[in-house]
Amino acid sequence: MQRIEIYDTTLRDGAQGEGVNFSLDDKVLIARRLDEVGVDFIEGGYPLSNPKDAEFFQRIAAEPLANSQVCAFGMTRRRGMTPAEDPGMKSLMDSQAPVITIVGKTSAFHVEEVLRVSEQENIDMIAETIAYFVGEGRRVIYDAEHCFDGLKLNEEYGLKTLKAAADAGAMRIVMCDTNGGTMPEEIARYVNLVAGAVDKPVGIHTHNDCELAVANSLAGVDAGATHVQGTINGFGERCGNADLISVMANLALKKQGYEVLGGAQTDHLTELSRYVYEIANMGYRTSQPFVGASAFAHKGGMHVHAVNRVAHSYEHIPPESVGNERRVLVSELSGRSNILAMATKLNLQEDKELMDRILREVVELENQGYQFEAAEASFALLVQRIAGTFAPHFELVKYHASTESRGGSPLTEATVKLLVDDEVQHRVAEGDGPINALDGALRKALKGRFPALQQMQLVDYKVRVINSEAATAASVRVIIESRDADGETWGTVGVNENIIQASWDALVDSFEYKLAKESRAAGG
Ligand SMILES: CC(=O)SCCNC(=O)CCNC(=O)[C@H](O)C(C)(C)COP(=O)(O)OP(=O)(O)OC[C@H]1O[C@@H](n2cnc3c(N)ncnc32)[C@H](O)[C@@H]1OP(=O)(O)O
Ligand SMILES: CC(=O)C(=O)O
Repeated sequence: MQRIEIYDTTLRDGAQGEGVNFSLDDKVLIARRLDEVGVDFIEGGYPLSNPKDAEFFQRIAAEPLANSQVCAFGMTRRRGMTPAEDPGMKSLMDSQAPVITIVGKTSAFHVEEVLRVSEQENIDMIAETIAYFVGEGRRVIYDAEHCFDGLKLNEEYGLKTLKAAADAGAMRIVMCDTNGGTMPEEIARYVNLVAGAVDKPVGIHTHNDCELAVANSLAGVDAGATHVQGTINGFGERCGNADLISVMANLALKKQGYEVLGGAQTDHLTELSRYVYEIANMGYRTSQPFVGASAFAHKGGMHVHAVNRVAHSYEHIPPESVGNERRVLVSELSGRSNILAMATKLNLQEDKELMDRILREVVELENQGYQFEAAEASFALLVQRIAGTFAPHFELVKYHASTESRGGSPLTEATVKLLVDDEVQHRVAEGDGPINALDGALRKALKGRFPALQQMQLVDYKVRVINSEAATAASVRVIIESRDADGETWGTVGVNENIIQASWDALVDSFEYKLAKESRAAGG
């Protein structure tokens, strides 16, 4: 088994992605999670760049990681000064990080046009910077920026820069496809060349501008790289970096002869991916390979039919091997097998006539604008209504929602009148808008009888106009996502010409789903 080192740069290159912004606490939490997972190196940031990154290293130094080596990132010394005079070097030294990652120029074009120093001065900058940190007892990883572009332009010069870094004591020579424009066969050719030319282990760092970052990382490994740099979920500058989730899953599960994370299981990858999204306060990418919610979601009727018979007929790996789960979606593309899969989940008898009725109803409702893919909870309630097993927990007598403005901020108020166990509950609530006010009034009306409702919250609300060509008669589809205290999320849907009614229907389904869950938990 060839062991492949995993170097995570979510906290540095990942933070260079548009829309990604970590607080100091976020960075520490992610570092600790990556440490638990056992990634080999965690690049914590660029201490010269901002006080938050500098402070990150102080926090980690005070409470060191158990498994991973922490790396501080910086560039080679500035032109015309010694490393000891350069404030960037001082900040790296002050970080106390045991590993210093130094980025330097490989491309003669960048040396001349961007850095504007002589080719020899650039080589001196690389060699002196690395030698300085090695002399101070630090281990150095060298990130060769624009490595592939540089070698293509002037192979002799590019190789000289890499050898200078290796000779100065860098422990890894990492070949960066900084602009993300290199093809896999070029990656393979140059990694092979460099692995034979320098006497240090070679690494690969790729960007996703051609949607090839993961493929290029794997091509680099096959050509001799033993160290892969990337980010969780592929966050990063422009189109992002290689997604380490996919890199690790491919190396551990799909390719032969490689070992990552000390041979540990990969069944925590879905949890790790979602943890980082949560900390970054970003929505999950549903189509993300291996760990996305759609990665093992089956929609086409023929697919579901086959998966019901043999799971791997439409799956390249078992979803559990990466901690993900199989899902069956219900839509107009469904056959009886999709419905059967859901009915089995709900413990309903296999009944061909019932399945056909449900299928007909789904096709009819989708025709009206319903969509159940993101509203599995509404679908589950629909199945129970058709099967005659649905017992509502409350009945609507009436609701009312109004918004009033007298020139200032609008005020919204809602009242709901319900029958709960034959008792009338009539409640009023204010809110930021009509749906928020209706949600508040509904909770007030139900909380005495169903205290568990306090554990759930509405986390997303989406509205879509669905037949806009019909002008004023257009319907709207409302999808509400709710989350329980145990982390379970569920979607519900409502469709109506009136947005308040569509929202009310989705809201009621959400409450009914939670109450049905509570009844099941109580053995009801
Ligand atoms: C490929 C990568 O992702 S590399 C990492 C990129 N990440 C970042 O840039 C994020 C953090 N960066 C920062 O906070 C800032 O850019 C700093 C603090 C590093 C530098 O800020 P400033 O001193 O204001 O410089 P600025 O960002 O405008 O320009 C970069 C300077 O570094 C020089 N430089 C660039 N690369 C190198 C290098 N490898 N070695 C030495 N100097 C370099 C440039 O020539 C320029 O100096 P100049 O203005 O004297 O020509
Ligand atoms: C070092 C780095 O982030 C790059 O070259 O892309």
